[in-house]
Amino acid sequence: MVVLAKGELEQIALPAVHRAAPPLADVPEVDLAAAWSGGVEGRAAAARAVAAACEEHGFFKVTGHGVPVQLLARVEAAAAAFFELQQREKEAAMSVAAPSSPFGYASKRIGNNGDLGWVEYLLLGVTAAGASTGDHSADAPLAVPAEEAVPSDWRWSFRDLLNEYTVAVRRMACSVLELMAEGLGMAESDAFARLVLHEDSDSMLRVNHYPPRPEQKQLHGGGGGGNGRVTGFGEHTDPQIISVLRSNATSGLEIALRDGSWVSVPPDQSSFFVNVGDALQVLTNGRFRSVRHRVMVNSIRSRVSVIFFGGPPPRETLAPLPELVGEGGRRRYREFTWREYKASAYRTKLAENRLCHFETTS
Ligand SMILES: O=C(O)CCC(=O)C(=O)O
Ligand SMILES: [Fe+2]
Repeated sequence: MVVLAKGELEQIALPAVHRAAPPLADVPEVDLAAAWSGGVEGRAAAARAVAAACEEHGFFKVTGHGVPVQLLARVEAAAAAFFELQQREKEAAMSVAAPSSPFGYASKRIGNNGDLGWVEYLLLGVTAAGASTGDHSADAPLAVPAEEAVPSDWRWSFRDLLNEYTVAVRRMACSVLELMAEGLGMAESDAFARLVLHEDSDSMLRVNHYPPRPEQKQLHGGGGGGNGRVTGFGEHTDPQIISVLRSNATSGLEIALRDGSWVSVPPDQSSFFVNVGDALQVLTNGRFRSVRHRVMVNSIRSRVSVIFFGGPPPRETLAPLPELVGEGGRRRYREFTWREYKASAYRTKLAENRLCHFETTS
């Protein structure tokens, strides 16, 4: 177990795992620039590569994405500056009015069902309408602050920066979703993207900060010695349609392969990583795989990651798309609304298989 350093607001014991880090992943790569400017053949090849990666891993790396590197660097620096604030300043700056709201700043506790990690984070609701207008009064794209502990202009500029980032990443995510549809040979290439572009799309932005791995002497359990690895973010699948992740150059992200073994994803700060989420697994009738992943902390450097989660509108009915079930094919999931799925998922622990409640039996 890890006992948090003195001075932390909460003393929470975290499990330390004394197991070697898994081997490095061979992550499929897709160059979006080739899809955009490579002509019909370049686009078809990129679409095939995206679909193959989603079927095999539910995970791939995107290069040639067109999001300016300066924007990535500015977001990383602003996030690092935010997490350097005093604990109470972070809590006050990003606290939200409703205590039951999942949004705002939190530390070590992930969700409401007892999951703990060596992580602090900001979780922000972003709407297509709100983020694209840049209007502060718009449908609360980011969290509403409760107190003036941090100068408000600082907070607004951080928020504006995250809005700018969200707009750019959502656009890129939708290009990727179009390639997915094309790779599956669907009649309408916006079959997935339209859900994330919808003005009521339930999308989120999460900014995670994993402080350096705790001192060896603070690690207990697992027989002492060894290279204690601490869970930063426990294993899970992302519930939404698509997640687009960008991190600094610190490792930690691991994904599960089809055979259940884990591999470690080499960080690449100039690229994005795409995860297929549960909702996309349903829409594709299980052809695309919602990838299990986790973050293990074993570095003397902090990891900062920013993840855009593209979700459908709450009222949207999700079910395998008939085109992907085929005539006489079996629908692997029953119909449900995104609201229903989220309510069910938020009652479970991170690691649980949340989709099994929605599987058909016959
Ligand atoms: O922080 C990371 O690198 C991944 C975290 C994650 O999987 C999540 O926030 O859903
Ligand atoms: Fe995740």
